[in-house]
Amino acid sequence: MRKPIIAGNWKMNKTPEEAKALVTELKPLVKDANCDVVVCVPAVNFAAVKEAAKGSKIKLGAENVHWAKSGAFTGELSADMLKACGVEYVIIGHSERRQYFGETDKTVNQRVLAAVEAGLKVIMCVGENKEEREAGYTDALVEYQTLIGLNGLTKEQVAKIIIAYEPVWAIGTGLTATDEQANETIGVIRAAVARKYGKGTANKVRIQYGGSMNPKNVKGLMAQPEIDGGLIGGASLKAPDFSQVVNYDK
Ligand SMILES: O=C[C@H](O)COP(=O)(O)O
Repeated sequence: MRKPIIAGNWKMNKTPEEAKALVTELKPLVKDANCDVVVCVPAVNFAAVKEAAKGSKIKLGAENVHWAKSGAFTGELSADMLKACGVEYVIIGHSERRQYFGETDKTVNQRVLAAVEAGLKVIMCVGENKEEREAGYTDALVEYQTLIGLNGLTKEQVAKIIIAYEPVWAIGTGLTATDEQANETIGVIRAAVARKYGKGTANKVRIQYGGSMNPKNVKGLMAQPEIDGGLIGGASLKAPDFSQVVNYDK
C-alpha cells in the first residue's frame, strides 16, 4: 500500500510574512492528515516555513535544484544548500521550468541524480501539452520523460521517487483531466517503470496527479487505483482550500 502524498507548489508566490501566516493557519487544519503533507516554496520562504511548520506534519520542499555541487551558476541553488535549509523534498522538471527556463529531459535527469545523491526526496514532473494529447503522443511522451528522468538510478532509488503527472493543458486553467484519463496515463507511467525496473519497484513508486486539483475534484481523483496524491498549485495558496485537499479522505 502506497502512502498518499499531497504537495503544494506555491510557484512564485508569498513573502516570508505571508508564508508564516499561511503555514500557521494550515498547521491545525492538517494535524489529522492520513497522507504526507508537503509545501514546496520559493527559497526566500524556507526559514519562515520551517519555523512555522515546527511540530506539525508539514514538510518543506523546494521548487528546483541545480545538479552541480557549487560553481558559476548565477541564481541557482545546490542540493546541499537546500538540505542545509531543512528542505526535504524538491520538485524537478515542472512544465513551467520546461516552458520558460529551458529545462530538458537531460537536465531533469541531472537534477534528479544530484538531488537523490544529496538525500532529497524528488517529485519529478512529466506531462503532455494539448497538441501532444490531441495528436495521440501522450503515452509515448510520458514514458520517455519518465525513463530519461530516472536514468542512472538504482531500483531502490527509483522506488523512493515521487512522479507527478501534470497534463500541461490542465495546469492553472481550471480544466482537469477526468479521473479516468488521469488514472490511465498514470498507469502508463507505472507500466514503463515496471518494464525497466520491475513490477515490485513500480508498485512502490508514488505517482501524483497535478492540474487544477482542488477540494471539488480531489475525492474522485484519489479514488482512482493508480493515483497516489496530488501536486497542487492554486489550491495550495489558501489554508482552507489546501487543507480540504489534504483531508480528502474525511
Ligand atoms: O505544480 C502544480 C501544478 O502546476 C498544478 O497547478 P494548478 O493546481 O494551479 O493547476
